[in-house]
Amino acid sequence: MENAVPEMAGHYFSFRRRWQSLTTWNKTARPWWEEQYRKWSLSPWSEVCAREWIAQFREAHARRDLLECTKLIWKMINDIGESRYPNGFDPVLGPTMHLWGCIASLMMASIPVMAGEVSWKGPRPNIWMHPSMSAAVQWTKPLTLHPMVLDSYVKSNDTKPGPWTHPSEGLSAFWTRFCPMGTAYAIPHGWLLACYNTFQTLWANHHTAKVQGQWADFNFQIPEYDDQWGKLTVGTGVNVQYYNLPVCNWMSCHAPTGVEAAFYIPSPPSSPGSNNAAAPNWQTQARSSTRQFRKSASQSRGKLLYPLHFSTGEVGNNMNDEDFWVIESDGDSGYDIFSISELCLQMGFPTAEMIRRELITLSPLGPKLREDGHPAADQIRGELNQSGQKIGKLLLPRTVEYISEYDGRGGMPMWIIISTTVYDITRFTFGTQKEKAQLTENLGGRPNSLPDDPDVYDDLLQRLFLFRCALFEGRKAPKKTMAELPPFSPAMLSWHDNPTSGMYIAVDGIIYNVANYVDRHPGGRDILGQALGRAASNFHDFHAPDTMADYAELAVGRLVPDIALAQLRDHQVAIHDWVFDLERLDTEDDAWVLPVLAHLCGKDASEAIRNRDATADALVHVYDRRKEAIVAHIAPGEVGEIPVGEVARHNDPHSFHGAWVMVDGYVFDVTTLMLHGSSIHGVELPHMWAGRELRDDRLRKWLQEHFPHRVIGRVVAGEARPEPTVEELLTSRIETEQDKIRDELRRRIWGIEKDDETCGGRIKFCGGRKRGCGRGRGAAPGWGPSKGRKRAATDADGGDVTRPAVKRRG
Ligand code: HEM
Repeated sequence: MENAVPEMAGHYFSFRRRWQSLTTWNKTARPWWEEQYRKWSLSPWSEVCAREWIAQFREAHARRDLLECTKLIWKMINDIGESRYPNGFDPVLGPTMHLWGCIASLMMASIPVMAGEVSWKGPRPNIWMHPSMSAAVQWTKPLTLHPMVLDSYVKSNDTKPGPWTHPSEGLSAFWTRFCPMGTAYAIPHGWLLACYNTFQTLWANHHTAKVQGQWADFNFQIPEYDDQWGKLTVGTGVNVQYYNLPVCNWMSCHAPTGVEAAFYIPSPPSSPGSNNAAAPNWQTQARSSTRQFRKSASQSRGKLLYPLHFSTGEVGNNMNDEDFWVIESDGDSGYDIFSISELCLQMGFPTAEMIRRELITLSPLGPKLREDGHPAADQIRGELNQSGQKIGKLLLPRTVEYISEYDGRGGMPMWIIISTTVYDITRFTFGTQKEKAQLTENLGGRPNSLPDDPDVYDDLLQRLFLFRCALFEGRKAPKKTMAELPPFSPAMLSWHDNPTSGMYIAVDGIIYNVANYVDRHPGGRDILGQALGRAASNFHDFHAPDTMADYAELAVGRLVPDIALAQLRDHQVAIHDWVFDLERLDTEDDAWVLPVLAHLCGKDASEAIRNRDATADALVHVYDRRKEAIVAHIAPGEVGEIPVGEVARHNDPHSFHGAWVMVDGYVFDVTTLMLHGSSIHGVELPHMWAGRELRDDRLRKWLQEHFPHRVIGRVVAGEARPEPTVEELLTSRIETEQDKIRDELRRRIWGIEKDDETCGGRIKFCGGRKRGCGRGRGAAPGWGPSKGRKRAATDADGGDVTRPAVKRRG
């Protein structure tokens, strides 16, 4: 295997040799090296072994080598956790330990769900040691592999005891660890972002696949070493200042700078144990608050002590026949908002269409009256300045530097940032002393801690709504080249149509995350809501051809089409449902791959990648490192059949099963539509329909027209299959997996082939490498063949243990 971590290729060893050899050590260079070394050694990059394991995991994952993956996960959790960081609360090293825990959870969520325990005694594989430890240490502790979820780990983290039965539980465990890291610990930003990206991919995978026992993509990229990651001064103790600014308060439902607003919801939805019902529905809240305050504003115009503020997106929502809002410079540095519909009606412009065409120019901040001497526009402006009723003021985007000056000192107002909104709390009436302490903790920036209880948090935001004064202009994410953008299939994209999973829109094949943009969209925020989760085909009807050139930092992926296997071209090869175009490979670096893969061109190579030969190496190389060569996705086959009893079970959008409805013989998964429908898509899908035939004609039409991708099967008569129990999982496909692991372990450790050494139907093992009956001594308990259990004939990533009746593939 190629060494993904340069240190393993010898650079690091030579570095250490130089470090130790004082005679050759250049005295002038040494202080510099010392500082650099210390900084590096406190960072996650210094855990060379962990980095190597991550790299190895990626390779094993591409091969679908479950045994190897499980072992590596085990190492990530146990070896790293216990041996390196005896005290997890160590302020400097503790955070890194948490990071490994997070990455291990992601790894677990990317392999098929398994349960049960496999143990073996023997020398542990030689692991690469941390510089602080002796490389010669031999590990003799018994190694207990708990495939998939490593019971003890889960228990110790208070997530859910027992083996996991769905990959989203892995994500949930990840989340529990990950969220506090931004606030409590200092982790270099690159690592957090890598975790976040992988989480996003896994989440999308588990939405589309929705099947246990399947592999999901693991795209974790070890970030490049960032020597600016921490500033270090050693004085009386260790005083470390970290660059972890963009990851504050994720736990408190805050969209951090440059990171998706999917994080408004603190734990992944639909995962057991997470309280989705209580998650703040920020859009509904914002809309109802807007309505409420517009009403109160119209009742008490001129009497308001405090001007109402609206975002560009909210102004843009009001460009219709009933009400047409415009922004006008207030002569200072801000903008006032006026409604011009009545004036326009009097002047002979009755429709929004006419107003838009004749009187308005659309600026990035919102609709403005023309400024080129148009007589009607000038007349309206004059009227507005003389007697126009102001609706409110415009929320302007402000940078963190700008906001930091409003810290309440020297008579300055007190501003705080919550998610993407800035509030002026100078005149805010605090509910409690605790609330006051929380909000004023970090004036001129983000409050450090906000209520964890979603109800309390919602209530706080409602009360703060009146005090909105600006939008927080987050740091722009770096622009990515087309090759760096991860591929999305249409199905993966379609699930990103809500704040829970992400608010994505594809324009010209590029997928943009508009979560932080909806409030700034000059065309209004509602119209973006209608285009979420799909390609905006009518985008060019409203925009100049080069509009998106200014929004490259919003790009999060590229859309690739679904094709059938039969459509593969001669220079394409399909691996795990992704179609790679071999013509896009690098002619120099990948030259060796082409001849090796020649015989697989135009074919599905998913099986061949499991072998341990040159073909598999080439496939792993392509799958793992050449994602930019992906040009298509293999379309899921005909939807399968779902018994009506099974549909009935999916009757609550907040539950683990989610919400399905039946329409004209087809089953639609409407979980997120029920959760966010009214706020995002403008149509409310009442919960009462969950698990039933949808009998409302308007809603039926709406679903069929706009959400055909949410069809997951055809309805047939029949009862729901009983929920599989852990025992059942163990006795079916899962057992096959475990048997494979056991067989492989036997082969590797004792050199025993499957059918060897049977004594009266039971397999016995010797402790050492020598073959023999081994009756008694060294026998590994519990390793005999299963007692009368049936072995399912499914393959490694085949069967669907939750919904066997639903076949995604034809
Ligand atoms: C994907 C991110 C999007 C961005 C960055 C974006 C940006 C903009 C900008 C800058 C404008 C101002 C007009 C201009 O300069 O051309 C605008 C207007 C508008 N946008 Fe978007 N837009 C996006 C998506 C969409 C989508 C998906 C739709 C709906 C299909 C849409 C509908 C509109 C409408 C109706 C207007 C007003 C056009 C007019 O009245 O002339 N936008 N948008």
